[in-house]
Amino acid sequence: MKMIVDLQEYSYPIWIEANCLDSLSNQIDTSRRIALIADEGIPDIWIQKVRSQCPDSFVLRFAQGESSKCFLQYETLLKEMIRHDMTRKDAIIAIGGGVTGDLAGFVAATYMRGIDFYNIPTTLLAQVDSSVGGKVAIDVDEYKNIVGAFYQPKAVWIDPNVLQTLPPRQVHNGLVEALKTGLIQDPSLVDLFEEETLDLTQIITRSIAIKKHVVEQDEKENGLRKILNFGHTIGHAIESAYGLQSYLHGECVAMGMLFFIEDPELKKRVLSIYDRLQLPPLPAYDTKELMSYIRHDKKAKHQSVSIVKVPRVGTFTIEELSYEQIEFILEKGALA
Ligand SMILES: O=C(O)C(=O)C[C@@H](O)[C@H](O)[C@H](O)COP(=O)(O)O
Repeated sequence: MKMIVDLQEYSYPIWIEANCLDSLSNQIDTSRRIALIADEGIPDIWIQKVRSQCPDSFVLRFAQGESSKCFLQYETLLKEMIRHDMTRKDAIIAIGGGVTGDLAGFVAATYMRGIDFYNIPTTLLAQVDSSVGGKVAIDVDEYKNIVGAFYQPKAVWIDPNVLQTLPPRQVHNGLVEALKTGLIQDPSLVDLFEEETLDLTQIITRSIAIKKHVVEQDEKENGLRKILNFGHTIGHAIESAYGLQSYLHGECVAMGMLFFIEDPELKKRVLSIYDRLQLPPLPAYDTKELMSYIRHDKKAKHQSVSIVKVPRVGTFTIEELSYEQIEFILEKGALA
């Protein structure tokens, strides 16, 4: 299946189907010099599949994990781009999860003021969410995605086959972002989490269709796109305070969503989905510490932050809450 993200001159195709990586060279110009950027955890088989279609390519690997989304790694990759004489007409293909897409995308956005960027997400989290929409960034210290850009890829290939080599914890981590999408926009996507077997291809396709629609309405997050950040204000704060080494991004978003699901019956449903996905419980947290990160949320103003709430499944409200109100919510706890 092919979807087009319609952003006028920045429009691009997303292919979602098994073995779509095999026909890359029919879809883009692979005769250019191409930097394939991947972390050390990506099985060679996926890199080779792409490399065999790009005769003038080279591979840049970096250490797995969120800590690679930093200035040092960003600089190292830029220097490699210079060392390989990459020109403005050349391109980057990211092969990996959210960290790889964010990092390689930010390199592409800034090298020579921007070169073509293609994304091959290999984690479920990247396939259902982060590979589409053009958010690219690095972290500074514990501040997540604090330096970045909106820089749309030129094409995205989502091959569900690559998930075969993904550990179950990573699959569950990605499912949280799809559940988030269902909670804010699509009750039937939430229902899929209660089926006897989880149909990943359907979950990916529905999540991406919604993400595409939201990004088309509001590419730069001036309004509607804020809903995709449901769960992220407290989630990012937990990730910054406790998570970069112990929790995965989706696990923290799951914790963050609980504070703003308003319907108690829906919260119960979501908690039993969390059990099924074996998500970790919310750690004992220090409200003041979380608040210090929340003040740096990208939806924050000097005294308040835009918060996404879910009153009923598939619906949302966006409310401006003062820091005092958020502190009060944190004091009460997620299950209040
Ligand atoms: O694409 C978006 O917009 C999102 O907010 C998707 C989020 O799930 C994603 O984690 C994103 O990278 C977080 O964005 P940020 O702006 O809070 O850094």
